[in-house]
Amino acid sequence: MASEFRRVAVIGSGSWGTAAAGLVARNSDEVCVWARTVAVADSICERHVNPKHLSDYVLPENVVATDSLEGAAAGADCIVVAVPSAFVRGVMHDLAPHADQSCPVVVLTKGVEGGSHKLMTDVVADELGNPSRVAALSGPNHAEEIWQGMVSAAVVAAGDAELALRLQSLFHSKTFRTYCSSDLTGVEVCAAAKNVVAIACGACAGNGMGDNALAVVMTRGLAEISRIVAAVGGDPMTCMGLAGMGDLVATCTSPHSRNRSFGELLSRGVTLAEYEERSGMVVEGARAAQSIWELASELSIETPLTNAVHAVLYENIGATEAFDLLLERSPRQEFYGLR
Ligand SMILES: NC(=O)c1ccc[n+]([C@@H]2O[C@H](COP(=O)([O-])OP(=O)(O)OC[C@H]3O[C@@H](n4cnc5c(N)ncnc54)[C@H](O)[C@@H]3O)[C@@H](O)[C@H]2O)c1
Ligand SMILES: O=P(O)(O)OC[C@H](O)CO
Repeated sequence: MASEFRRVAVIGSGSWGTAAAGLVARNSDEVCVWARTVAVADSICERHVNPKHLSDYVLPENVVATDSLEGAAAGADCIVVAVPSAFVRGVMHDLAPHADQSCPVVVLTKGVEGGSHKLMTDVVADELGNPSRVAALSGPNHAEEIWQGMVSAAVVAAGDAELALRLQSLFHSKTFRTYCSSDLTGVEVCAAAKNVVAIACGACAGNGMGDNALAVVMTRGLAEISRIVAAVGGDPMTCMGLAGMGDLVATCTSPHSRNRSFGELLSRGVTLAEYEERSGMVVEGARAAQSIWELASELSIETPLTNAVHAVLYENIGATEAFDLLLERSPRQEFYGLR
């Protein structure tokens, strides 16, 4: 499926930026990846390999790279944002003077900004301007499978339906099916919040809990995510889709998930800093556990799982104690409203 986009800038050369560059290279003429280091940029230009992430993946010939944001943005008619949430504002701030104001931007980052509690597309729009051209893509998309052409699907969400369609054609292929949504808020909340639930699932598994318990955490996690989506103005039906249930299941069950595997190691005493240092990868759910916990407190949304993960990560409470507190909650209706 060819798209209208001829030169795409992919900002970020982690696992997802690398795999996404390969996806959009199928439907555009040239893809330029922005990498933070010259070594990564040079390797992609010379060997079409990212030596830090997915190093078995030989990228298509039409993927090049640079360590210059100006160079990446030059001539780009679409920008794909794939840096971890903690760095989105800073990187977008530096990109702003070089990015065309009318150029569509699609955000792959999953998170909620600490302090402001803004969704990633809002952070990007703050820095780059022209919010109506900013969209998000999300779904059950482990980069480790995507680069190998294994089947997956995602949803492109934008307030402007025509923009979603244009971006759908940039990503869509037989093995990477792409659907459209107008619920940008719902898609982005699901993307960020499922990572917190995945940490809880990993911690349950690490504590020796069984499959029934993991299914309970996922299901009650989805109910929790629906309450957050509704409270911030999204459509709870989005939680039934690829960005919601789809990504929740993939992240809570996959050995590729950093959030799930961090949760497992957390229950054995490994710290966030140790995990990220060893893996060289980000655990977005650990940041989201803080920002979503703050958001939920501010809006009085009931988020017991997020609270439990927050307590273990930031309040010095042991995982076993946090689980006990969850199990001691009083019984209630399965669905007791969206607030
Ligand atoms: N990996 C996946 O399968 C996947 C799939 C879908 C969405 N995502 C989302 O994509 C986003 C990026 O994740 P990833 O998996 O590509 O990253 P990653 O964990 O593979 O790598 C972390 C990246 O962060 C970069 N980084 C470190 N410090 C930085 C800084 N100061 N400024 C900019 N970048 C810096 C590193 O260079 C590295 O490339 C996250 O929000 C993640 O949730 C990831
Ligand atoms: O490896 P994780 O846990 O960051 O999850 C990656 C993606 O969000 C899966 O869709």
